[in-house]
Amino acid sequence: MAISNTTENHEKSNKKQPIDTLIHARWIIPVVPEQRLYENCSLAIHNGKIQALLPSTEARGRFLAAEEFDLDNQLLIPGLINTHNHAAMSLLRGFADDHPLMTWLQQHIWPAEQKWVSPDFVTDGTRLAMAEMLRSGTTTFADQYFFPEATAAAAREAGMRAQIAFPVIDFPNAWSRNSDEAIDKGLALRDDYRSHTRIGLAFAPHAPYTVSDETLKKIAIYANELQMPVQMHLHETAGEVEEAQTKSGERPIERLHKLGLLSPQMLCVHMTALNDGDIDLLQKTGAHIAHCPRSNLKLASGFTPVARLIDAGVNVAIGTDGAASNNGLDMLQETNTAALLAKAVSGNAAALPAHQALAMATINGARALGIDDVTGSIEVGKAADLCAIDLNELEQQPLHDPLSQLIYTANGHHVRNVWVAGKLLLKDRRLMTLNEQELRQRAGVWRDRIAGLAK
Ligand SMILES: CSC[C@H]1O[C@@H](n2cnc3c(O)ncnc32)[C@H](O)[C@@H]1O
Ligand SMILES: [Zn+2]
Repeated sequence: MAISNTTENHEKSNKKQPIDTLIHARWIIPVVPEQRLYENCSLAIHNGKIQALLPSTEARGRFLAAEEFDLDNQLLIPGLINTHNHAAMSLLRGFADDHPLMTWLQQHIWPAEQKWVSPDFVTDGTRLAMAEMLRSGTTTFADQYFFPEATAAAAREAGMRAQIAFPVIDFPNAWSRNSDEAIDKGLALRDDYRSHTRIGLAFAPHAPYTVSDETLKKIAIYANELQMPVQMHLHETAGEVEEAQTKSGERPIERLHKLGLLSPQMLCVHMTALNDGDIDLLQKTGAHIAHCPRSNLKLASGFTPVARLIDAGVNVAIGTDGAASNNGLDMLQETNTAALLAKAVSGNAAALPAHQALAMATINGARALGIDDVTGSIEVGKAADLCAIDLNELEQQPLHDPLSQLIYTANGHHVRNVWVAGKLLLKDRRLMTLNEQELRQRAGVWRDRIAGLAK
């Protein structure tokens, strides 16, 4: 990437408009408007926001930027939005593989979390996860984990955009003794971040099998009054749905509807076992879906009927889930899996074409988190949350179609530069706000602790 400081240019001309940053890209896919590919165009950025998108020849004549970037063989897209993560679980990557969901959770993950999860664990794990996310093009993540104050602080310091969904579970855990305490602590954290531009708070009732009706009703009332988003694991497996029906005669999604939780503020995570009535409810209420294809595949949880949901008009976004069930946080890989799986599940090779898959990873994610006025597309007035992908590698030749290459060929390793709110957080694959050496060292400390090699 060629970078030039334009102080010299400033002296040559005082007619140009001074701005913070100019990015000249070989290709730009803005996502909104749909199905556009701009060639040799530039973005003008000021105060963290996109000021103009225009041909590079015009941009060079019109703006005088403090910093200028030439992305010669790179495709610029909106930063990717990971709508469901447990970032700190990066420290449990590869800790318990090849189990189905409930065995994985009850026999491996929950005992390990009970023993190891602390504010330090969450800080170190979240930093490691953010390094991986930034290096694979993610600019925004929604997170659901214990000690959300540690996650929020780590995201704030690293410069990422984040929705911190604080966990609400009825039983005692490392962070809260009960759901009332979780709600109190979560709302206090929301107050702390009330005026923050990159960090927002949401409710995360964990799942239908860990949260009572009484708690869910409270969350529905608060969420509605405070206009706060909610996210919840839901219909993750057919077993979860069957068990609920046997116990209560209701499907979990019907129960949430009855309790007042289904609305455009609701993000339903997983949603594999769906009948026509469930899809109807999602469509009618405007609730969103966080589709986590790789976690669903690895835990053998089931298949989300993505093509049917999109046909019904339901907003489907993408999430990686935690690195302990994926085992990575690469949104390009996740989106590729989503595209291929949608075709296989529907038996239709035309299902989820590349442009729709990219929309799922960007603007649909922003809608699902309620922040589509801020991010999710490259539009004037939105935050400069951007991801530049190198399309010059041999494995990407010949280049017939940049969008095809992005969805069907590229992965996170091809991401070269990332900006959040106009700030460069990944520069030629180097992290600008996180220390790689330190992350490796802390990951090693936790590996030794968890393996019982050190205290
Ligand atoms: C209350 S913090 C989040 C809680 O969720 C657990 N978790 C991680 N992945 C999943 C999943 O796919 N389904 C259900 N629960 C999951 C995580 O380990 C924490 O305990
Ligand atoms: Zn999850």
